[in-house]
Amino acid sequence: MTESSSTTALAAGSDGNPTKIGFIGCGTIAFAIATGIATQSKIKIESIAVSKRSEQKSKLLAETFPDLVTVQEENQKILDENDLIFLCVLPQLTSEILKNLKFDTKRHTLVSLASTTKLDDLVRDSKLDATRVSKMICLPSIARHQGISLHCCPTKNPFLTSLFEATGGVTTLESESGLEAAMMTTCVMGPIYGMMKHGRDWLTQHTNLSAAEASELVVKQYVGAVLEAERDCDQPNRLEDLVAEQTPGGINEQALRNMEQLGGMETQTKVMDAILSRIRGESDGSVVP
Ligand SMILES: NC(=O)C1=CN([C@@H]2O[C@H](COP(=O)(O)OP(=O)(O)OC[C@H]3O[C@@H](n4cnc5c(N)ncnc54)[C@H](OP(=O)(O)O)[C@@H]3O)[C@@H](O)[C@H]2O)C=CC1
Repeated sequence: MTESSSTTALAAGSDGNPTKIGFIGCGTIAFAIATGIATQSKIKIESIAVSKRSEQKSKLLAETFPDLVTVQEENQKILDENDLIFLCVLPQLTSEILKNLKFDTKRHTLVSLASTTKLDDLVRDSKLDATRVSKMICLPSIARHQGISLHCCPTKNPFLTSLFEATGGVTTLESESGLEAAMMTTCVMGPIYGMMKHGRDWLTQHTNLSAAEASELVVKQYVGAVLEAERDCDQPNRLEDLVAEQTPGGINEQALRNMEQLGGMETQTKVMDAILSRIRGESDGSVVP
């Protein structure tokens, strides 16, 4: 899925496809992406090399996928022996790490997970051509091929699109500011979990259900609603249709209307605007009540 156009997927293993993959940094997100890539079967990958850091995670990856994953001590060795490099370190470290590495400008493709590091800085510090540098955002659920990755700004990189499709799906953004706005979707967990907990607490006050029973009830109702919404979710009017199919005059229709009348949607907009401004480095993300 792209902002405006679709790309054609190249067959795996086509000439020039970077099927030797290296990870600089092997923390939470590198572990998840490496697991997602190692367990997908659509794209043939020759090898995956991960940084020894963090040792517990890199060791586990090598033990789990002994035919595919090796552990390297040095970042430069990861570059020297691989073509597609995922940079999975904290944003404040990207510049220093990249400046100390020597990329092959004809061979390497760099994908950075450091969300707040700008593309221009990645290009400057890696000395790679801008067409070889992109940013990706995903959640740890990529390990199970769940969720959807965000990717920008590919100068048409069908291989990366195919790889990310194979690990759960990808939305391709054609501008860095579009990527920043789309990142809003990666922070739905906090509000949803908070609403579930609030619903659970309300339920235990109004019923004889235990906290465990109320938790299960609330979470499973959310799961049912979300799975229903997932069906045909690539259709442009799916959300309008879901809202419209609530029984006229029924309690779901009324609950939504009440939410709107009490300013729930304005609150949601304010929250999204504030988070976007934090993502863009324009504020600390707080809202003024
Ligand atoms: N966690 C998530 O869900 C997501 C994270 N991201 C982004 O991905 C990046 C990594 O996040 P996350 O995986 O959570 O962070 P972690 O802290 O789990 O991982 C960071 C990794 O970087 C390693 N590291 C530190 N310094 C170096 C170095 N000089 N050379 C090589 N490796 C080094 C650390 O090793 P050691 O432990 O040995 O210090 C660790 O393995 C961040 O920029 C984050 O914003 C993006 C999307 C989602």
